Amino acid sequence: MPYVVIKCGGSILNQLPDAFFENILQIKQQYQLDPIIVHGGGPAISAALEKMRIKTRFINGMRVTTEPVLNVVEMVLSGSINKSITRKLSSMGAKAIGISGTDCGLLTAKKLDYDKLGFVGEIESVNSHVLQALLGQQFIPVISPLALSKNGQRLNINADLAAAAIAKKMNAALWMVTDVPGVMHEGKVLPHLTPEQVEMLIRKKAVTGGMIPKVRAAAECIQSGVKEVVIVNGMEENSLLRLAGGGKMGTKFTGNGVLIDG
Ligand SMILES: Nc1ncnc2c1ncn2[C@@H]1O[C@H](COP(=O)(O)OP(=O)(O)O)[C@@H](O)[C@H]1O
Ligand SMILES: CC(=O)N[C@@H](CCC(=O)OP(=O)(O)O)C(=O)O
Repeated sequence: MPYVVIKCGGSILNQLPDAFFENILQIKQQYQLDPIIVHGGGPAISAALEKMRIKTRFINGMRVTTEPVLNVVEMVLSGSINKSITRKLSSMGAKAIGISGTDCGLLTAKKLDYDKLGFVGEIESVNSHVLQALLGQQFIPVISPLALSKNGQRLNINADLAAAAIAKKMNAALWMVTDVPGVMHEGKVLPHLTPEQVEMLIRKKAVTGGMIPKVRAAAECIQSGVKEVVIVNGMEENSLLRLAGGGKMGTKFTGNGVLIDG
């Protein structure tokens, strides 16, 4: 069964209707696509930090992560958010299993730039055996984006980058579900983007904030041979079913200089 990594952004998680989660089950049953869920939770982390009066800030879409921030990141991502998605899918009859990237050596990472970002990591390895073992038993893995370094340090990973690394390793399609209908430019959704155009849009500041790691992760995936990377709005009706059926929606990433018709 081919795999699809579905990255659910924190921007939209709270608003996703039941139909979105039902779609996850349907793509498995009707389209024989094996889903791997990777979730974010940026806004929920920021809200929890605010409640605890811990200051937080972002550099190019990455949260500067001190030790106290890291504790809250893990609590929110691997705790409430991971469990609520897993519960929702389980209540619909799926064999959903929530795991952290730090479990079973699933994700290992090294510090990206400690002086600037603190405990933020970039993925070094994905343990595909763990995922294959779960998928082989018809489980739907629901993954929170934390990783361990070689010496056992927890690291905060941007969920887009975690999803991209998993898609690359599993040779899976990558669907990035967010709160906008795709990458916007001058008021319109760009139906296609190449890695070159991605860097140009970032330079022009047409792509900012959390969209920066998203488009960079998407471009890198395509350059590494991932066949399908799409950014879509999770609120569009049956977005996942339409993607599974080959429908055109959101922003699709393509290789440099490749002519595409869909
Ligand atoms: N060119 C762009 N097109 C669309 N969204 C953009 C663009 N530049 C910045 N953004 C912002 O990126 C946000 C999505 O990123 P983010 O909030 O990190 O989402 P998620 O939590 O789903 O990963 C959008 O809501 C929008 O505010
Ligand atoms: C390093 C870094 O920025 N980590 C993110 C992890 C969550 C995430 O990426 O959530 P979204 O998908 O909702 O943006 C953070 O701390 O917010």
